[in-house]
This record gives sequence, C-alpha cells and structure tokens, in this order.
Amino acid sequence: MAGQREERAAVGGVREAAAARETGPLRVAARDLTLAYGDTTAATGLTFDVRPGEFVSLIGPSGCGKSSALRAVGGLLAPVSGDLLVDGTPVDGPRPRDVAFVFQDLALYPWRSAVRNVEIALQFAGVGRAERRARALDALQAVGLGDVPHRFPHQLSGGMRQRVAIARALVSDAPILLLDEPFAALDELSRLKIGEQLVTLLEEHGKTVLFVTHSLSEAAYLSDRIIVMTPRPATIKEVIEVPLPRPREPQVLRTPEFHALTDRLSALLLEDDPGDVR
Ligand SMILES: Nc1ncnc2c1ncn2[C@@H]1O[C@H](COP(=O)(O)OP(=O)(O)OP(=O)(O)O)[C@@H](O)[C@H]1O
Repeated sequence: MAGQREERAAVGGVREAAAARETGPLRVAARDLTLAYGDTTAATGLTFDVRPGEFVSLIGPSGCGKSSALRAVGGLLAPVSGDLLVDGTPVDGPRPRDVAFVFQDLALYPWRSAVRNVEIALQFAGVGRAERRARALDALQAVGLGDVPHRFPHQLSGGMRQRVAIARALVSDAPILLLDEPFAALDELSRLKIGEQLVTLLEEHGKTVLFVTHSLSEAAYLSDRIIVMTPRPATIKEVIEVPLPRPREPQVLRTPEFHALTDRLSALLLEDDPGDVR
C-alpha cells in the first residue's frame, strides 16, 4: 500500500517536473555574461536559460570555460559583466540552500565516513540527527553504496567516492544541482547506470541540473538540452533540444536518433577544434 502510494507520488513528481519544464519560471537566466580570471577571459556573450526540472549540459573543448560558467551560476565567480539570475534574484555569492555542487575534485572530508560526509549537507541546514542519518543512508542506497556507509574515503575507490559526493548533493534540499564531470572516475558502464539512476532520482525530486561533461554520449543520454560552446573565450555555438523520449532506457543508446545526435555534437565540436574532441 505504502509502496503503491510512494510509486504514485513519484510518478506524480515526474509529471509535475515535466509540466514545470514546459511552463515554469526560469531557474537560471544568464544574459550576455563575460567571465574572466584577471586578464584571462574565460567566456563572453553567454546567454542561456535553465527551466525548472530541466537537465541542461554544457559541452565544449577543454579549457573553453564550461566550469567557469558553472562556478558563476553557483556564485563562486562573479561575472565581469552581464546579468545572472537564479530564481529571479541576481547571484551575488554562494547560496547553499538553493544550489548544490558536485565537482570533479570532490572535497570529501577524509576523517568522516561516507554517511557522515553525506550528512554534512543536512547538518549545515539544521536537520536533526536521526533524520539526517536516515536521509543520508537512503541517498547512499540510491547511488549503490548502501552496504558501505561507514567506510572512510580512503577505503573507497575513486568511483565510490564520486558516488558519495553525488549522494551528498542529492540529499540536500537545494532545487538546483551543478554537476562538473561528476562521473569522471567511473567506467563507461557505471557512468551510464548511475547517470540513469541519477536522472530518475532528480525527476522524482523535481531537481534542475546544469551539467558539465566531456562525454558526448553522456550529454545526449541525460539531457533535455545541450549547450555547445566554442573554444575559449567561450561563446555559445548552438543549443540543441534532445529529441529522445523520457524515461531514457539504455536501449536508446543503440537507436539511429541517438547516433545522429552524438554525430551532430561531435561535428559541431570538430568545426572549431579538430584536435580536441574526446
Ligand atoms: N582559477 C583560475 N585562474 C586563472 N585562470 C583560470 C582559473 N580557472 C580557469 N582558468 C582559465 O579559464 C579558462 C576556462 O577554464 P574552465 O575551467 O572554465 O574551462 P573548462 O571548459 O571547464 O575546461 P575543462 O574542460 O578542461 O575542464 C581556461 O583557459 C583556464 O585556464
């Protein structure tokens, strides 16, 4: 009974997320952003939107400015010019209640076990001890680490550590997730599996995702839209709506539509940077 209720609630959540994607206000609105580090301009003229519940990927040549765009949305890099709004409010610094991160260099606390690393997101938000523990264990279960919650980071593989970081982002109540190559340490099969699980979880929770990846197939498999960037200083070359139905099943990887999409992405990147497509 409870199981059925949960299932119905989850399906309802998925529907609501899909409806919000179509009609809701913008979660992220970037207008003509210039991003720089001192004299180094990382990106110019960046204009893009992310709607509620959308999964949007940024792809482009190495060093073009994808992570910088993510950092700007997260309030870690102030734009030199342009307007950047999250939920209608100008970004003027990190907002952990609204925006959670998973970065390539994950920053797990080495002295805290997996479950305590996940709990920390909730501890900062003032969630009580028992609820914290229960939610952290659920999140670890969801990323396939339900059997090793008390291991410390040094006792986990690189891929397992990445899963802990993903669980930490999932468990937070922040409606926006910024994911910078979160699956970089995983093998191709695990990437797809955990990617699929992640999308299901995100849909159930109505999360909005901005995702940086070097993997064109990962971008195609996971995204609603893909923003293709030019070499540094990055501008937006093209924004592609992903024509694949949801929920995505692994079989989609073998369809002509999927191959056509990844071919198109790789052609767009090759036009600008023949030597730098991974
Ligand atoms: N902290 C920093 N200080 C100075 N320059 C930086 C800094 N971080 C990034 N840059 C420069 O800004 C440019 C964009 O970097 P960014 O990390 O955003 O690119 P990226 O597209 O995410 O790269 P990759 O795909 O290799 O991860 C690069 O030329 C980089 O050298």
